[in-house]
Amino acid sequence: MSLKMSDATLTYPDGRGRLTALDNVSIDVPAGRFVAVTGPSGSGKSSLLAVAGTLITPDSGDVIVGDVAVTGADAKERARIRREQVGFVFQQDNLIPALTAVDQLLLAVDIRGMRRAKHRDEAMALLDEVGLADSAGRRPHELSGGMRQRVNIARALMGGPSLLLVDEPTSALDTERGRAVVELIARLVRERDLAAVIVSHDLATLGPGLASGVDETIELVDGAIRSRDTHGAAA
Ligand SMILES: Nc1ncnc2c1ncn2[C@@H]1O[C@H](COP(=O)(O)OP(=O)(O)OP(=O)(O)O)[C@@H](O)[C@H]1O
Repeated sequence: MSLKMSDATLTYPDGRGRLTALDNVSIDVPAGRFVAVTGPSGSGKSSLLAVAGTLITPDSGDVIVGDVAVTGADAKERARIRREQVGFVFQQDNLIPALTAVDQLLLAVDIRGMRRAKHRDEAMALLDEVGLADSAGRRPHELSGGMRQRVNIARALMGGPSLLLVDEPTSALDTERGRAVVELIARLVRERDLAAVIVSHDLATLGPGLASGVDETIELVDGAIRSRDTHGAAA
């Protein structure tokens, strides 16, 4: 599964005119590729993720997730793609204070209407994959910021999505812990053959590209792609 965005343009109403949040953006993220999007505040990073994740339909251009042209799909079909194919990790850690780590993951299953018991093994395996097997019974206040973000990542992978979209996962972490989170995502991209896009205004946590496992870094300015860096590897 992959993400392909071609010439996506998105505008928002702005007073009497329109503000261009995305300006002819094209990105190609095949399975197993980890793309980072950076840029200053207001450059369109969150808009790009929202369009990639089928939450917003662009004014023009195409978005293809797997083999489905999302831009031509109706709301029901888009919701299905989102449910089955897309895992989101948001900036805030959105964990529910009263729930243990494993229950945070199972809640995602409840919301998707799947049977809980069947998914306990999957949840435990995912917590193990992100290094939290021993913390499955802990509540958010008993976990560090980095651990909470790992729970978020594990939760996004419940149900086996093929596209992982991550919004500023390191904003509440110091550089070292932030980089560990980026490296973890890179490992999961390889192991699970995910197509992944991470948004970050913080180049330091992305590290020197290849070293942290990022295949390509795209810089957005005023909604348009200003530069692409494949860190010395083939594009
Ligand atoms: N719902 C909305 N309605 C109107 N304008 C919006 C809306 N969402 C975003 N914008 C505007 O679109 C532009 C791009 O916003 P976006 O949130 O995508 O940028 P960003 O790079 O993610 O910013 P940040 O790093 O601050 O989160 C900004 O000028 C923003 O003010």
